[in-house]
Amino acid sequence: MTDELPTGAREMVEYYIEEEHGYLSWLGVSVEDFTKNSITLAIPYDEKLTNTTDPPTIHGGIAATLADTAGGLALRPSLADPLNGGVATINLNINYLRRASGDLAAHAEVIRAGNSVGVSEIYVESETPDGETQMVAAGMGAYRLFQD
Ligand SMILES: CC(C)(COP(=O)(O)OP(=O)(O)OC[C@H]1O[C@@H](n2cnc3c(N)ncnc32)[C@H](O)[C@@H]1OP(=O)(O)O)[C@@H](O)C(=O)NCCC(=O)NCCSC(=O)Cc1ccccc1
Repeated sequence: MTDELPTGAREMVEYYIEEEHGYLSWLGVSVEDFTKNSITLAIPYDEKLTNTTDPPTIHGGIAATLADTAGGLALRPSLADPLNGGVATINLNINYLRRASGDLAAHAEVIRAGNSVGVSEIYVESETPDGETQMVAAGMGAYRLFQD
């Protein structure tokens, strides 16, 4: 697998998130990095996403959403036809390691992309309440790959 993405792939994913996907655009998801077998997505801190803790910490579902989306999008370039194929989550496992109180960044790497199933490993980083940037969640996702 080369690390080269088809021309315009990043712009297409950005268009999908910002213009076509109401939930992901509402969360403010952005593409930070995209290669043939990995992607990094981010969500900026927003009070509307927090639990009522002191200090406020981001609801775990937000990190799970970002991890799920990153794990799935990381697999898209592995499809025989990345434009017309599709990806759907079969199973997602998330371990929350620390509380998150800042921007979230999820980095997903393809572990294996087969013909009909792919697996991605995902790490989510954020600022923690003590002011350090650390890994706040680690996940693994299995995805159904639709080749056309
Ligand atoms: C498909 C499978 C995972 C496995 O079953 P198998 O027996 O191996 O599959 P089979 O070959 O029989 O396929 C037939 C079924 O597959 C459906 N389909 C076809 N093409 C597509 C397509 N392109 N995308 C989606 N589905 C497609 C088709 O309508 C048909 O359904 P039907 O039979 O008519 O109702 C099944 O258990 C399932 O659909 N689970 C729910 C999965 C789910 O909802 N996950 C959460 C949402 S993902 C998310 O949010 C994360 C994310 C977001 C954004 C970006 C990245 C990540």
